[in-house]
Amino acid sequence: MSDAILKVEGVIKNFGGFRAVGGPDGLTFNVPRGGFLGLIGPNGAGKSTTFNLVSGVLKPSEGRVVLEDKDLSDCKASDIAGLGLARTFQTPRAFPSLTVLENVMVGVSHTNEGPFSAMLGNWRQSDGELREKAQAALAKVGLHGHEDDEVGNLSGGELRMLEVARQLVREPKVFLLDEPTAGVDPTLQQKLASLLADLHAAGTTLIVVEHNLAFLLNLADRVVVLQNGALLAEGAPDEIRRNPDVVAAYLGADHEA
Ligand SMILES: Nc1ncnc2c1ncn2[C@@H]1O[C@H](COP(=O)(O)OP(=O)(O)OP(=O)(O)O)[C@@H](O)[C@H]1O
Repeated sequence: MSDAILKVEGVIKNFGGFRAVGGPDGLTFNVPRGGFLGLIGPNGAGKSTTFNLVSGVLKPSEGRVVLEDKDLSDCKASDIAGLGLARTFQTPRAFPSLTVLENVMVGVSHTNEGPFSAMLGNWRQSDGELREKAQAALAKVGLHGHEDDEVGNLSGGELRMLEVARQLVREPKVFLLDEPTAGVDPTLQQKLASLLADLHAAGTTLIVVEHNLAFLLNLADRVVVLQNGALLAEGAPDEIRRNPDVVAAYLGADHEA
């Protein structure tokens, strides 16, 4: 595919003697620019490991990841972030000593000044533009009104949305979200669905790992299914819903996604 913004080419990841990603031939798939890819599969299929390989948290044992024609093999995670790729983690992370708003402001300012500088209050307090962007990002994830809250007072679902806002404020070209609806209440899930649809409409490339298939398959335009680290199926959501291999391995005969 010529207009692929991201290419995963024959990637294998071994942990000791265990192959977590790649299967016999290596994992290969492309993500078109502006596409919305759902990455699904049973527990332990290799979804989070694939995210770690794409975002540079882990290096492939074999194969390579290419972002906008740049081979990421020699790039650190921070370099890849600088190229416009953002991700959330399955377990949300936040700076406990900063307010909700400050946590989002750090999402942008840390690339220049370091989170420790931010924690000491040394960032440009006068940077009204950054503050406004952070406030807008919080509103988009349904956390308007929580700006001055301590992070410790947020629910698990709100913490997950805070992490989305922290990455959103960086205006990524490619945005990876790892199980964004886990522990999130229906109201915030609705906000998240609108946000993802808006980002998709605006041309952001999205890759989302999710066990909530009803949520994901309504939003994604393409789906990659992993099983035991290998590609089991790839196609449009409707094809995936009907694919007998996917139904047998993951969805189950009475699925409602
Ligand atoms: N650092 C590691 N060392 C050893 N094995 C690992 C490591 N990280 C992941 N694994 C193993 O690799 C396999 C894939 O794990 P991964 O977390 O990528 O799966 P997943 O599809 O994201 O699962 P889940 O849906 O449960 O989050 C699992 O068997 C896991 O135990």
